[in-house]
Amino acid sequence: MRFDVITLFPELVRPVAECGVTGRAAEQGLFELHTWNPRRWGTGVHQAVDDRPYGGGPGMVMQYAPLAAALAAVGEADPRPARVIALTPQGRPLEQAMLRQLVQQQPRVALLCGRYEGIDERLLEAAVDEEWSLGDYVLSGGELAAMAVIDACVRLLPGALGHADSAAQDSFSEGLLDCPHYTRPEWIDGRAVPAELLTGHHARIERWRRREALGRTWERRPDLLARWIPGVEDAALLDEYRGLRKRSGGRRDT
Ligand SMILES: Nc1nonc1C(=O)NCc1ccc(Cl)cc1
Repeated sequence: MRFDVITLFPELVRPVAECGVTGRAAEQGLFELHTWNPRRWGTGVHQAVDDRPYGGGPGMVMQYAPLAAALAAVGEADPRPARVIALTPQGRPLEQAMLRQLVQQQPRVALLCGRYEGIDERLLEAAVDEEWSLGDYVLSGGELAAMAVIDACVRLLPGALGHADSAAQDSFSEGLLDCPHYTRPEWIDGRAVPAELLTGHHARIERWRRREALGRTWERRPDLLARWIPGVEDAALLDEYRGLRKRSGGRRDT
């Protein structure tokens, strides 16, 4: 998979191909990251890429021409067509299913990272296929969102995750929240590890984990359950979870 990121801060984005799981995946050749700075096509002695907004108001707007030129260069850099996605709060809220579809269908993705107050709308109309949002909050630019998209896509590439990590994907790939996790010591600050996890009985452990994933989803994100397709035993597990929560009086901090 090839990612081309159009950004005024390539140095902010490059680390996603240098660290951790995604760094190793890049080293293994599972994906390539290329960055393109629109300032290369900026105008005048300061290589300007922004200008004042028509209609007045605070801040600056990213101009059409430098971004169009950068996207043209992206297109010429590889014969395969690139899916162009801009990261903005006005975009479609990002979900795992969108990432799965992108990885399965698009060998090349160009991520457009805005800065300032916005991008000239005509560029978005002319050259951007989709706008995606990470959430309803405002970042200083699209770069951190682009890195999140790259990270989440790379984790879906075959071979990117060792066997151990891919388990972390399971519950979310079903649209459920993850179960609780524990590690040594067995006791700390008077707090124990749930007994089921110490039995070494894999079927019981998997049952416990699924019950906790279901229960937490029901408790914290009932909206996710609305789209969830229950498994055969899931209803019983959820009832069991509810029963236990009643007896234990629920969480201290909710
Ligand atoms: N939330 C989000 N989800 O994706 N991106 C964001 C975000 O805040 N971007 C900041 C930003 C800033 C300026 C411009 Cl021109 C475009 C995007």
